[in-house]
Amino acid sequence: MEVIVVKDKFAGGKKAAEIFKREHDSGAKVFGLATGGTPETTYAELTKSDLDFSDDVSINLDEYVGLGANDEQSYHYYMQKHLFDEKPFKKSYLPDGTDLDAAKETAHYSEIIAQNPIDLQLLGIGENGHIGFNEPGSAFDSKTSKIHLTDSTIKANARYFDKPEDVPQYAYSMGIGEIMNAKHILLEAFGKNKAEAIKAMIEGPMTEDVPASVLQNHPQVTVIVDEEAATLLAK
Ligand SMILES: O=P(O)(O)OC[C@H]1O[C@](O)(CO)[C@@H](O)[C@@H]1O
Repeated sequence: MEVIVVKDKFAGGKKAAEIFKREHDSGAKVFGLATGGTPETTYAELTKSDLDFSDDVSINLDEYVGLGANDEQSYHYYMQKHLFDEKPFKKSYLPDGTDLDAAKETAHYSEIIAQNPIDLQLLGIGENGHIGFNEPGSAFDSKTSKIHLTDSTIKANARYFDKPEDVPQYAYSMGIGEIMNAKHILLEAFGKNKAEAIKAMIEGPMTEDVPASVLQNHPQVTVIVDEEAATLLAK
């Protein structure tokens, strides 16, 4: 695991965009994408760059169950606004939050992931160590599933909604086993509220209680953290 400490999220976004460019130049064709506050500076850099994804495929990690693409809180809407409007891909996949048949939608999404092996997977990390929406206790070999969000995640994501009660309770998320199949994983974390999760991910035991700790077992992981998220790491 390579850990790169940067000054702040803006320097982190620049570093991550450099890694996207390097992978793209080396022939990467399938990009796994994330949402949330963390990747916003990365998408801002990619948007300004000369990278052209029009021959590539993107596969997002997750979507809230019940939200459609026109809903401003949906991850479809987020991706359109932060990246795809400026940098369209040949094909972009996200789970369909409006399909309430969970067995059908999750099997379909797993099939898409199996058919499009991910070259570079961008990840954030939850304050409780989740990756994608795979909450503590998720199996390390899990496939796409419908996840019941924890109170901690609902609280953390409530900032995007008018009231905490509006945050959906469920999401469809790519599974940990599917994330681990990506060739190269790039995880970003910015801010002091991520410091404990980052310490547990890098220095703690590998345990399903901290989903991100599974990355200790992946052959190519790059972690970009700002100084605040790195504060608890051993020097
Ligand atoms: O970047 P944020 O907003 O802190 O969220 C952390 C993680 O939790 C999620 O919101 C849930 O998947 C991710 O999109 C993100 O990587």
